[in-house]
Amino acid sequence: MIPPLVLDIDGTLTDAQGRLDPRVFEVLPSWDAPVVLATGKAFPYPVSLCHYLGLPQTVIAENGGVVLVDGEVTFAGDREAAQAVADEFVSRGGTLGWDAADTVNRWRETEIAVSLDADEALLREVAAAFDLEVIDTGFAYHVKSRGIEKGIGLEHVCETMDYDPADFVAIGDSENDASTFRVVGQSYAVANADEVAKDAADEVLEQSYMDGTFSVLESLQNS
Ligand SMILES: O=C(O)COP(=O)(O)O
Ligand SMILES: [Mg+2]
Repeated sequence: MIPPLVLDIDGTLTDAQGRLDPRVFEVLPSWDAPVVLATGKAFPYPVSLCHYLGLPQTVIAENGGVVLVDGEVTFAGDREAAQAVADEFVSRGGTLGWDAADTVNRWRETEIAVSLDADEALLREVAAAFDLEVIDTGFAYHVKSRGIEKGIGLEHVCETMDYDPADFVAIGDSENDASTFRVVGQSYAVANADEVAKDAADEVLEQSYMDGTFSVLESLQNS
């Protein structure tokens, strides 16, 4: 039996330059079980990817802040508090980074992303004062409400779809995937994963990025 999948996007379905690896189009459209994309990116990214893969739109975005399953969207997290952190951070001399920080956060509904160039210590200090947390995905700092996680998002997806999270195979690369790894039956960290993800995974792959992911998907298909 082919297992359902919960897949991180950045660092897991991409190459080292952050580009989507074309092998996703080879293997995911014909996957014979549910595929859930679980990302820290804003909501439109995984929705678009599902659309162009020809997959049902079952997504967890913003690190669990936004979940779409069976046509229903749910939101969790205090976007206004995250905005207040961003505003305070800027007023204390921080920069959100990116040429187009407004574009990066334009579609964010529950949290704010800040460039890794930003002053991390200051960002963490300001976030803590608002009782929010900062997670580092290796792609951005995310300022978010506590207790919102991809893994909780997956439990919500599973309730709606009448699946057990333990039936899922997860693949990911960073801190924001550890909660997913904890609720699934089998989890893999790609070789480029951070230490938090590697510690949480059942198995650390020898190969990085989509090379690692593809090796798991191929062996699941052939088993
Ligand atoms: O948005 C990010 O920072 C990382 O996104 P990811 O969860 O798909 O790796
Ligand atoms: Mg990732």
